[in-house]
Amino acid sequence: MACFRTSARICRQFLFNNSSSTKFSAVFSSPRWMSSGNYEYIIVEKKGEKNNVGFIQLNRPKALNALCKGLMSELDQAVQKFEKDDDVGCIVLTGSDRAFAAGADIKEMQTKEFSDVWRGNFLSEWDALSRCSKPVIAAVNGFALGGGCEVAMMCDIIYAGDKAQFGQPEITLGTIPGAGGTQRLCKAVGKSKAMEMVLTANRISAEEAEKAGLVSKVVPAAELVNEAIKTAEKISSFSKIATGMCKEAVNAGYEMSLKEGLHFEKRLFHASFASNDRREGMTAFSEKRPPKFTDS
Ligand SMILES: C=CC(=O)SCCNC(=O)CCNC(=O)[C@H](O)C(C)(C)COP(=O)(O)OP(=O)(O)OC[C@H]1O[C@@H](n2cnc3c(N)ncnc32)[C@H](O)[C@@H]1OP(=O)(O)O
Repeated sequence: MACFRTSARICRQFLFNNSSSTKFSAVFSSPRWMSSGNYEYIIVEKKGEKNNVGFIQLNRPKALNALCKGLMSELDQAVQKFEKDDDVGCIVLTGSDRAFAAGADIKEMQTKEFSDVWRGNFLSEWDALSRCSKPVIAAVNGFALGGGCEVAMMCDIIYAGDKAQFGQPEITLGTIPGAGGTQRLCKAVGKSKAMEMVLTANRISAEEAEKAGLVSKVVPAAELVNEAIKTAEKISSFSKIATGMCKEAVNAGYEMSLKEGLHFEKRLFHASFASNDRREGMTAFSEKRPPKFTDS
């Protein structure tokens, strides 16, 4: 075991000293991955050089990661676990090369009655990601359809592989999006494009999604996860108080009027002056050294 650790350290050292290898660094950087636990439908690990990125991979390949009840419940548990983990500063959520997720599980929904979904408030339990206070990056390869597209939109940042496809095909099933697919899509791509997508079930490519504003970056599919992890490592290196405030300010501003949003942002900015990390960040700048944030 000692020998393995030493080799891992030397290997890491080599990768970090070699500038052309940066794209490999994020995945090979830590041998201290968390075990995947007792999950059936997802893989849960910690990644990054400092083990500070929460990594969740949807893992129901035969059903193209269709979002069944069990999968969504496990996703909720994993997000809550990372929420409570003081080392984790950012979460990456991904699927497989073929599918991020092909939507809510149609076979599971097929026999449900109106009374079941109404009285059980079906899909209300899906909002774990939206409630997470830590930034979440969706790394989308392949299909992100229906609930899959909605789950990606619940994340704070979407990175897409160049073959990704986004769509809301619920109309073909005689229903409509039920987890934010109309409103979030409308806010992301504008009313006309959203209307076209939900009424025709037409999918948009990663490139179109980037142009329309749904995703922040398109990268070659094979590099997607590493790219997302690198960004997550960067976010995790900052003060968790400040990243939490940023997330809250952007999300609140998105819902509020400009005047309310500006006021809310200013008050959070003022509040950041109560943190040790704000003092440390500014002191470090003045002393020309890297800051040492303590998340306090
Ligand atoms: C919130 C509401 C919703 O999300 S409603 C669901 C919205 N999503 C959809 O309507 C997409 C449904 N899936 C498809 O249209 C296609 O599967 C595809 C275009 C994503 C891929 O087509 P392809 O021909 O490449 O694969 P298969 O259709 O053969 O699929 C493989 C395997 O996965 C099962 N599957 C796919 N999507 C779902 C789903 N949403 N729910 C349950 N199962 C799904 C599909 O049935 C196949 O399994 P098999 O055992 O072979 O039947």
